Amino acid sequence: MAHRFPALTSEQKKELSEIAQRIVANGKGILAADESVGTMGNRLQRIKVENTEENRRQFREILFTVDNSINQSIGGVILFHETLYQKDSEGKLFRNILKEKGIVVGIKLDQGGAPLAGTNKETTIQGLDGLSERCAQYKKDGADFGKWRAVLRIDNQCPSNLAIQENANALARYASICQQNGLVPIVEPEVIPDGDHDLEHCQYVTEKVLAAVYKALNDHHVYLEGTLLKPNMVTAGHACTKKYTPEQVAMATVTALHRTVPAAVPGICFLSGGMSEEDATLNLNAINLCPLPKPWKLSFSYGRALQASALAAWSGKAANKKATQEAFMKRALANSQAAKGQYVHTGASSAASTQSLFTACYTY
Ligand SMILES: O=P(O)(O)OC[C@@]1(O)O[C@H](CO)[C@@H](O)[C@@H]1O
Repeated sequence: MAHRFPALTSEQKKELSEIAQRIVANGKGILAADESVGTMGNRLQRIKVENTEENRRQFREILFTVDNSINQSIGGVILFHETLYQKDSEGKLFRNILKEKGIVVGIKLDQGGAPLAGTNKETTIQGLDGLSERCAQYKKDGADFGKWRAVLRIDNQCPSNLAIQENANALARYASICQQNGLVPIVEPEVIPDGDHDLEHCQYVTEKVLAAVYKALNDHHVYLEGTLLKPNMVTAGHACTKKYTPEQVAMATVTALHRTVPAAVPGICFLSGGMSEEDATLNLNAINLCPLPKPWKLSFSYGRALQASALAAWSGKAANKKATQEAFMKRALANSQAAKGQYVHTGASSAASTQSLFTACYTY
């Protein structure tokens, strides 16, 4: 029997599923350029550039004004509030520059962690109060999808059942509110890579987390065809001494997804989680070659793994614009090939592309 109180009209569903499919069509993925002011400050500090609004704007202008052919690899860009309202040096809104390239504009909606008392320093994510009004305004201002990142950690007694349930419920509530306002929710339950656990343990935890998330999404009547999932790949902890091949990572990752993510979800766009640019690409390629059923598009929504060599090439100097755009384009293209299982690594890797981008307890 059909549900008596439908959450969405058929027109709303059509719009949501079309947006979601556009973002991940033909090997496209997402540029996660939604670093908050603080997170961007950490990135800029590494290249010895001051964290001012103008410097953040300048770097993002260089990324967004890259050649139009970027639209073959990037289907969506996630922005932070500040960036949604910023303009290029000629006075054109970034969001219009992206839209003219055929790229879907997204917005970060979560507002940071809050402690869950009585747990081993676990958190839930804030931002549900007033979320519907914020979504309605962002939709008017050109956004078509949202992002909410929940953070789960593997440690002694972690993640607790409380943290899993609480974050799953917040993600589902956020997803429902997004859809009511015409935004496709990107659902991001990140199991962060801190710790010395092995691949098998990460797979076990990732399956528990994803199973809870899809139960909550169902409880909240979220229309799965109009969502995208942004999970961690299943990897060993950063401090694990045993090393695994991309094929082992791929098998563990696709197994976990196959057991927990319904086929109605159109796309799964992985976060890069501190992997080097090259590892993030090689793992995504192996995931797409993994010989298990894969009913969803398997693509990327990388922050660090799409921007590290571009940031290093820029180093805060306008004269480095061309080199910055080339570095960004190179990673975007490589990841788009990997999203089709067609990436072949050729030539020498730059130092920036093989450097680990891990930040301990990346919870902000
Ligand atoms: O792990 P990555 O690929 O660098 O970034 C993933 C991400 O969700 O985490 C960041 C912090 O919230 C966001 O800027 C970004 O969207």
